[in-house]
Amino acid sequence: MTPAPIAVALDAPDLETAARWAALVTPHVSTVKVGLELYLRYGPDVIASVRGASGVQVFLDLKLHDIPNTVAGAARAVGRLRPAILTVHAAGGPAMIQAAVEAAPHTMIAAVTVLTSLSEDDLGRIGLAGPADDAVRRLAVLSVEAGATALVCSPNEVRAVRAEIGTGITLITPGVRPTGAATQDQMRVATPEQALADGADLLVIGRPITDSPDPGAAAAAIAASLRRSV
Ligand SMILES: O=c1ccn([C@@H]2O[C@H](COP(=O)(O)O)[C@@H](O)[C@H]2O)c(=O)[nH]1
Repeated sequence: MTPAPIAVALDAPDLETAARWAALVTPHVSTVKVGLELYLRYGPDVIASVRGASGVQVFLDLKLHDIPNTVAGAARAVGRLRPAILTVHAAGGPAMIQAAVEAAPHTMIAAVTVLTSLSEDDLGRIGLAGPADDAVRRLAVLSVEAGATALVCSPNEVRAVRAEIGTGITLITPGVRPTGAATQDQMRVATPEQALADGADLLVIGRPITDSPDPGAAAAAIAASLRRSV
């Protein structure tokens, strides 16, 4: 069976736990995601550990955000590890995004538009007042023009972003919660089925899978529900 278009966020406190989660979910999902918690503790070794024997695609979610020269150096350094996807913050601007794209030619650079943990009230407080859609679409266009081939946004903005940028750009959505699951610190959320129906290419799902007593079964259940929904 084809693995579901899900990136499981391996936000684990230690490498053993992350590797165990990765081994349990990889029969069911296309991708595992390494974020700041694991990478800052273990560095480059973490990639091989979670890739394991399965050779699953690894998404390195470091959300780089600095001046272009510094981001180019960081993207070059981690590009050598050949992650399939690397994130940068779209708010770093077009020169910074372009620098990352050029420095890591074998990795898909995904620009994070507006964090899914931000509500519209939060956006007003950081000077981005207005519907989240507006800021997300603005940052999406800027990122694609700078060379990003993937974008991160909430499932609620997928339709608007797709309408703005057309096909050919990978849309990645965190803020995904199965019906009835706690939203926790995520503010702009939708179900996996809704995110896929609206046109997301890759769904990032962490705690609804990894907090389960059986992460493998939780991933399999979401994958099966996605298959039923298409
Ligand atoms: O806007 C963003 C960008 C990245 N993330 C990351 O996705 C996962 C979500 O985990 P859950 O446990 O499913 O909430 C996490 O690693 C974030 O760093 C995001 O949530 N929003």
